[in-house]
Amino acid sequence: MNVDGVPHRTIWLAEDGWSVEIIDQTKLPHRFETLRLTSLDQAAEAIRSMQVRGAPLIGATAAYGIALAMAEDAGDAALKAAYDSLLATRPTAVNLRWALDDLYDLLQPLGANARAAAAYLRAAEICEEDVALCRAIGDRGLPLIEAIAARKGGAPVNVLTHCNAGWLATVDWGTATAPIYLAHDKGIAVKVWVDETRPRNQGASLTAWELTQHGVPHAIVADNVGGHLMQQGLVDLCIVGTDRTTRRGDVCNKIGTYLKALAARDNGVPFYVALPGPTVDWTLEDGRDVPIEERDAREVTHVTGRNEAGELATVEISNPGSPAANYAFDVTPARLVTGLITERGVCEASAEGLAGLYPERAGRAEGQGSLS
Ligand SMILES: CSC[C@@H](O)[C@@H](O)C(=O)COP(=O)(O)O
Repeated sequence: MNVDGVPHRTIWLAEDGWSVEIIDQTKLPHRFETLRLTSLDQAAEAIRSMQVRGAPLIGATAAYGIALAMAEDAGDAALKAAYDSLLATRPTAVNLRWALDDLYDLLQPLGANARAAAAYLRAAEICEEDVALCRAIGDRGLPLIEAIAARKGGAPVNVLTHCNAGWLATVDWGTATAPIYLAHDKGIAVKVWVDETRPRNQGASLTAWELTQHGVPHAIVADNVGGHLMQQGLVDLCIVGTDRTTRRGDVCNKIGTYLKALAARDNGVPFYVALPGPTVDWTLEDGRDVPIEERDAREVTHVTGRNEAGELATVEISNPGSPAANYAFDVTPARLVTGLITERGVCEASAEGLAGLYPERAGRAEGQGSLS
């Protein structure tokens, strides 16, 4: 995707051939800043502090985190410690465990002197694969938008999305946004309703920023507006991402997704979830078993933005001293999901639907985790 017209990814190997560069997403939309990661600890901190975030990008960063660790010490103990330290950064997005298991299974049988090179190679491959997966999700999802556009005779297709499942959440393209970008590039009129996504406002800050960069018409709405828009016939389609989808199609995604799915069902609005294969947790059936991250209450009680002097400032917005709870994700049961848009096609959100697309995974539901 482009930033001020210049093609960018969210993570890349630096010119020195060993350190890793990322876009610091905590500074967006007000400042576009990149950061250089030179150690395992910095990679772990980038994930923990959400300088990088979004399930696929968390996985890609973790893969490079292992590579950075191996560049320093490629012994067995260091490999295990790197795995454990990265796995502990964020609990919900299963792509983190997927990437770590992938690297661990590859590196563990190798001699220590071969591990660093193999880790860098595999981390780069994971990034390339993510770009291809997301592009394929776009191709698979595009017909859904095209069909609505044909029915509407050229009037804009109104898509509602929640949080940021855009290119900033992946290496490029995004998941939920990939069909939208392809539709826009094809000349189909699209308008995106962007849920602000409290408390961290990934919609208002990140999705709105990247849609602006790509020239896609959109409007930010407060989180509570979606139901009203759907009642008024102003939403043709919802597309969201997911941090972990169980093998029966229960969808864990950013907090508030479930309420949008309920409103969509009540109003007959199709509710699609876009995801790459590594976001399916084949070890879990029931979405209620997904670990839900609880973050610092300060994210609820305070907001950071730009003041009139153009400086970033954090202000308290709630009653001083009142406790706050900050659940970062919720689960939408499969029955509320119209379909899953994957790189292999669109399927029903069900065990049968996912097994039909991923027969090689569904056959061995248990045992995804190498160390977990
Ligand atoms: C393509 S990313 C899908 C999800 O990771 C996304 O919707 C989301 O919930 C991101 O949460 P975040 O807490 O910002 O990492």
